[in-house]
Amino acid sequence: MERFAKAASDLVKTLVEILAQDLGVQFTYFQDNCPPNSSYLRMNRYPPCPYSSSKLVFGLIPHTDTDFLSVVYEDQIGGLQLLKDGRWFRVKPNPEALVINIGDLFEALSNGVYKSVRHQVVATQFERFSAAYFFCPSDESMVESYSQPGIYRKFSFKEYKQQNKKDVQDIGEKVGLQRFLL
Ligand SMILES: O=C(O)CCC(=O)C(=O)O
Ligand SMILES: [Fe+2]
Repeated sequence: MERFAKAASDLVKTLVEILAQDLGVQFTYFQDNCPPNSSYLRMNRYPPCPYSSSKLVFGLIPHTDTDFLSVVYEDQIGGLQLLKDGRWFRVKPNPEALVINIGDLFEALSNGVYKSVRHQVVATQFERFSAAYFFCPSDESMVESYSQPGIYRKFSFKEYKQQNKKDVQDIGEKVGLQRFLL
């Protein structure tokens, strides 16, 4: 786990720098706002589901990730799907590849240029494992678009997480960036 987290962390730092190159984001933004202890690793286990051949059963309900960027390492079972142009597409497992998801914070930072991808995991009759590394800023970090006019208002990561938590409690789901539209 430690080796994977270190490799994912090194990779993600390179990726965010490349992706942010033309966004006008301050040169040291990620260094200044993303200390090692604000990112985390989630180990997912999806139990086998005997009903999954006749019914759609979620291992993970449709969601976007609450971070800048996620690095997902999955086994060969499959089940991850992503939403594109209103349709769900299966992500074919590739032992030679990692899955990189744009998260909500990168969408806000890029003023909607990069889209936080909606994804879900559908259960199958086989047990499945994945590991996801979530690259996040510290709670007090401010997230805002560096191009104007911004489509989302400026917010702190803490405020963003609190709003999501409140929405889940009040209406049963995360509303996400929509809440911060100007
Ligand atoms: O298990 C997967 O392939 C995706 C996991 C995921 O989307 C998450 O943990 O947020
Ligand atoms: Fe996710």
